[in-house]
Amino acid sequence: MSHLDHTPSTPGKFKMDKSPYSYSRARCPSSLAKLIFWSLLFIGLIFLFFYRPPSSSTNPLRSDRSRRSLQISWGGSAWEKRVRASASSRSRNGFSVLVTGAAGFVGTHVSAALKRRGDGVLGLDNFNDYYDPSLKRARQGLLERAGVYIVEGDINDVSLLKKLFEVVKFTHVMHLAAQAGVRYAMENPNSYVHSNIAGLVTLLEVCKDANPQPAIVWASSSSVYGLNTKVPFSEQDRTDQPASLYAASKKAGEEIAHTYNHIYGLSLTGLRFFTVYGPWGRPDMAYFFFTRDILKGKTISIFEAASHGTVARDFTYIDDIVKGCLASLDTAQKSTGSGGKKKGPAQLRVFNLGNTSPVPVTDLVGILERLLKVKAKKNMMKLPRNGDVQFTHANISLAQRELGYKPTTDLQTGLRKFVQWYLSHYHAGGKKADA
Ligand SMILES: O=C(O)[C@H]1O[C@H](OP(=O)(O)OP(=O)(O)OC[C@H]2O[C@@H](n3ccc(=O)[nH]c3=O)[C@H](O)[C@@H]2O)[C@H](O)[C@@H](O)[C@@H]1O
Repeated sequence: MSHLDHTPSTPGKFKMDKSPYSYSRARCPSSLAKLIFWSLLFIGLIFLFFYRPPSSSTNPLRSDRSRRSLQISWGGSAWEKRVRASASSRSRNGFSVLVTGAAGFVGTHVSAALKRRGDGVLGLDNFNDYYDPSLKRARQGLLERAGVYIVEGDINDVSLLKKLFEVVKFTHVMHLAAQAGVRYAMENPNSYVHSNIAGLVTLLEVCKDANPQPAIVWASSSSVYGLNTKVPFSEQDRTDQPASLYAASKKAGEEIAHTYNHIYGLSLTGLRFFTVYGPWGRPDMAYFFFTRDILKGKTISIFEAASHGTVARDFTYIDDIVKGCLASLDTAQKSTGSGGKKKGPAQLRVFNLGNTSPVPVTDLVGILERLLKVKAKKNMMKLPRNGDVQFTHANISLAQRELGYKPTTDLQTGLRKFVQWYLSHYHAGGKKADA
């Protein structure tokens, strides 16, 4: 029996050719036809083996562009010299901080602030294209002028991380690299697993082996409070009902932090950021794309809860968040392990960094309209079931007590600074660039 006799005959999927001609050709092939047939089959199998169809929904790094950016080489004495220079502090007891996600919104501001006060800062960023990478490049330019070098690479790259720890004895890691955004988690769930879970574990593995082990401060999120209804949200509240995979990945991060603290003596501080906004912000966030769309005359969708219920956020200005990050680094105790072994109990903390003053999204739009002097075209719509929660509100008393954290910027003031930046960045001299 020829192998062709086993061909499935599913109707519509594969049509059998029942002609006597093809039947006899299949049963009695000439040796040349046989050779051609087997060669084609062989080539086909090789092609199937090596070819992987591109898929943006399963590929965590999203595109060729982002993958290409990771192929940039590192290493060599000139590179090591640059890494060392960027990471060395001005004073003898200054910090040497590895900032992951340094080309991101919070990463750029924190890196610049650390450098300004004399600490050594080395950035790490994969420059992926979750949002316009040219904004990340512009932030990189800012940091370069301030003396901060950003190494281009991914937190999942173990050999790169090991190399960095070989070249520099980092005292601290400010871990801000993450897949951000609540709603995008339904589009590309794997990117959250790749960055927020696998990436965190890879980084902590390298940190626990480092000698000395650094103290780690990292970005968790207000979204871990999920569907909680008791306000304001306090660190003691339950965090076991996340509303998005993003929130679940940050909650997982908090549990992973507990494990590394418990087993290896790593000092870990998680910061639950509450909707951080400001100049050099993220274009995927509502205040940013509302500004862009209002200026373009495009309709914006404003979410409301059932029965026209208010949707509100505890919007927190970037400068307040930076102060909270620096205070966390300053109060972080040393890790206690060495050579991958715990030597004693180490510090494990979680803080809310919010503004304690929730503002309805409709009010945010009103402020933007006044600042931009343009009336928004609004479409009120029901809060979609895509991971958004109805409100957030931080209790910050723990951060106040332990970090001296005290936010001072209200939404009106913060948005004025954002709009000033936005107009100068995208519309300076009448030039209209796309955000
Ligand atoms: O605080 C946090 O933990 C999170 O804050 C933001 O998430 P979110 O608060 O949802 O911020 P936006 O996406 O800017 O949304 C702000 C508000 O605008 C609303 N919105 C959003 C989009 C839209 O088209 N219309 C609209 O009314 C949202 O429901 C939300 O109430 C960030 O995107 C997350 O990465 C971060 O971790």
